[in-house]
Amino acid sequence: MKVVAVSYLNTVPFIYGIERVSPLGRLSLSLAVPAACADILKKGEADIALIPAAEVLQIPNYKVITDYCIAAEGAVDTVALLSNSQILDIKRIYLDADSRTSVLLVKILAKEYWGIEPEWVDGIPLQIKEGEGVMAIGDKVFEMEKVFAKKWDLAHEWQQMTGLPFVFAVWVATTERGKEFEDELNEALKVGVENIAASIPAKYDFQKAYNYLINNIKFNLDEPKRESLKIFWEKIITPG
Ligand SMILES: C=C(O[C@@H]1C=C(C(=O)O)C=C[C@H]1O)C(=O)O
Repeated sequence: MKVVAVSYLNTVPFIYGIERVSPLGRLSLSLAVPAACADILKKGEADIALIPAAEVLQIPNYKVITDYCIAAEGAVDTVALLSNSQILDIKRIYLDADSRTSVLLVKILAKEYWGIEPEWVDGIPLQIKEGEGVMAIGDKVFEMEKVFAKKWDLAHEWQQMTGLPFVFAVWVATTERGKEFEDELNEALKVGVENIAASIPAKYDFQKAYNYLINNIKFNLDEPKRESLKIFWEKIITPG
């Protein structure tokens, strides 16, 4: 069975769990940026995927499985609007092509929370001018944020607006896998989430990665997160 998951630091506990406790010994795992994970699942090239929350409704016969997700309760740190201008002065926002969910999230926040109507441009350019901002996700934010005076953490802003956590990605299956399989996948993910320190690959600054995975990323898909997901889906189906 083919599984595809997001290739960022925030999924390393899941990867660790799946690699050690591959459910029923029959999962083969590959990694991709969030936008590509959704495309791979849509094309039927994977059976199960960790996909951006915004893409779930577009997957035929989708079923959200497992008790796990990529979410934040307050600041997430790696999903941000970066700029050198004040929020009300931002007239153009560039959008990270790796993202599906955060592209919609930043548009909701612009309209409903910040009250701005910028021009939206796909892709991140090399240089950002006054009056412009860039929405970026994933590990690259750790580097990009150093050169901007301002950072709006999109999960923090969502929490300010709704009082809820924000769910960035969930596990989705396209065909019924049965309870036994789902229980085993849950168990594998649980092993990862309970062994965060061991799951961090050597290429990362350990302390920074550990703090991020413990403090910023929340892995349990609990009731407030399911509620938040419903609200986000309603907003993207009927914008405004
Ligand atoms: C929190 C993050 O969430 C990611 C952001 C996504 C998106 O914007 O579409 C999708 C999946 C998540 O892995 C991150 O990568 O920093």
